[in-house]
Amino acid sequence: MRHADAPAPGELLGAHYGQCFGCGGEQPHGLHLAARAGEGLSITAEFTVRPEHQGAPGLAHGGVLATALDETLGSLNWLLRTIAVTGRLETDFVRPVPVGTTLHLAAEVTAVAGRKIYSTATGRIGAPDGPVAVRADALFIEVKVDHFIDHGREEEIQAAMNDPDQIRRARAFEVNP
Ligand SMILES: CCCCC/C=C\C/C=C\C/C=C\C/C=C\CCCC(=O)SCCNC(=O)CCNC(=O)[C@H](O)C(C)(C)COP(=O)(O)OP(=O)(O)OC[C@H]1O[C@@H](n2cnc3c(N)ncnc32)[C@H](O)[C@@H]1OP(=O)(O)O
Repeated sequence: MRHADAPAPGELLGAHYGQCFGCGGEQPHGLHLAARAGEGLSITAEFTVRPEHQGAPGLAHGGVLATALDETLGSLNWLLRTIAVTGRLETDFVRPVPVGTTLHLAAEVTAVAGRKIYSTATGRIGAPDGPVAVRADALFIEVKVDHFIDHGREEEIQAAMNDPDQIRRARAFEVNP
């Protein structure tokens, strides 16, 4: 179920962490993926492939495209107001994606069973109805905030805890660090 306090359809979600490689604004080589809440349990997102994302000359690296899918699927957490991490990500690469392309991503939750959240995503070239370039099916697993505190490197955890913006973002997931 979409959480009663989830962002409204059309609302831009912003980054869950400024240093995130997928969505963070403070990460110079990151994807700077911008996600927006959709209807129900759906999300749309855009990501423009830059030269630093290449795998072959002029083409996006497959791992970067998988990151874009992972990040979009992870953004569904905002609608569930649940903290969940990727357990499994199965990716189909259907078409090569040239540098300069804006990838239009769409993701939705397909099922929830206990801590397991199943979801699916597509990435289309150039427009929301453009040709499909990538697809993914994922399983996210709900975790407590302790997952990050127990496993993250001390200096980044402390910096996050001392950052009022990060505390505000964490509260969007009903976390009280
Ligand atoms: C102070 C700092 C605060 C910062 C945080 C604040 C706010 C941010 C919050 C949220 C973020 C919001 C948006 C995020 C957006 C995008 C981010 C991208 C997402 C990622 O990029 S995130 C990084 C990559 N990710 C990992 O780093 C995970 C490493 N991993 C583990 O940490 C463990 O592996 C874990 C926790 C996954 C599970 O461990 P566990 O011990 O808790 O649970 P367990 O193993 O019992 O699994 C429970 C049930 O899931 C099934 N299951 C598990 N794994 C499976 C698999 N692979 N395939 C099939 N089924 C699987 C089991 O079979 C069982 O199923 P059943 O219940 O039916 O038996």
